[in-house]
Amino acid sequence: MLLYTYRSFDMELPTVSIEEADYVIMGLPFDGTTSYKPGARFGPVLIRQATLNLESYILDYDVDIAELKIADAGDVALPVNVEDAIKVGIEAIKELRSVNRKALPIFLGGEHSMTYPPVAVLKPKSYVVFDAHLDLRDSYQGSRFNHACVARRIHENGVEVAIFGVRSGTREEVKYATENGIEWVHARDYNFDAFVDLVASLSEPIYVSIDIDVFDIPLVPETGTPEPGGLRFWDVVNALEWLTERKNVVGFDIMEVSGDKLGNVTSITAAKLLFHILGMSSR
Ligand SMILES: N=C(N)NCCCCNCCCN
Ligand SMILES: [Mn+2]
Ligand SMILES: [Mn+2]
Repeated sequence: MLLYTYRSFDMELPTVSIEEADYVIMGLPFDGTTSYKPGARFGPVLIRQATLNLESYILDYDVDIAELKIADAGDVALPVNVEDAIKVGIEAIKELRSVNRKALPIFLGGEHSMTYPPVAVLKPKSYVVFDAHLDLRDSYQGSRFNHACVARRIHENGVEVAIFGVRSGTREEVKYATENGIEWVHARDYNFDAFVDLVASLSEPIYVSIDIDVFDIPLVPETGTPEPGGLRFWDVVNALEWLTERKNVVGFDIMEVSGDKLGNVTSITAAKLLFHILGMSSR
């Protein structure tokens, strides 16, 4: 057991120890800067519990993820202040990597501000994010580390940023993207070819973040800042399959899953996505 984490819910999958794992799941339960609907602090537990609904055999890949070496590091005990939470998150992920540097980490949010710690530790060259929002605000509701600012903080650290599924942002965010060469694709213009055209030239390694609100609202009614007109489930899975087949991906996260009811729709969507990420990454 790691110093910084606690057990919140044990998945049915036969998990192995962190030391022997090829894949490690870690929860980042935080919603301290959520601006509309709170509840993402329950995301990690909701996602784990929703996995009970799913077959571990992934038809698409002929892979049974119950046969994979998956560890669950538990959830990081995060303080309520976002900058303190980022610091603790960084320490917890550093500790995780000190125990096992080879395993592919998959982080479960928690609001999108908690994508900053994994990226700070893993130091990818590029950040590929699926999101209804640009997340390029310089600050929001009094914090430069608000969930609406995470992509900008990551870009300021010299990471290339590519955003897919966008349909919400401000004029200032669009101006920042244009002036800084940040490529983004509006949800209404999204298609597989547009995705490949954009990511094919990105530097590696790549960190992939899925803000669950990238999907259309019927798939994700329980999320902090829902937006209509989102992507379909297979749009994102097809893109992730392309990435995992051709690029060096150092980590994933699934963020902004929210709610207070076990088995809610959003958590089932997130759990299915988690199983697909594990299955495609094992091929
Ligand atoms: N990245 C995000 N999730 N951004 C959410 C911003 C919420 C915009 N509220 C607008 C309020 C205007 N009165
Ligand atoms: Mn986001
Ligand atoms: Mn979003």
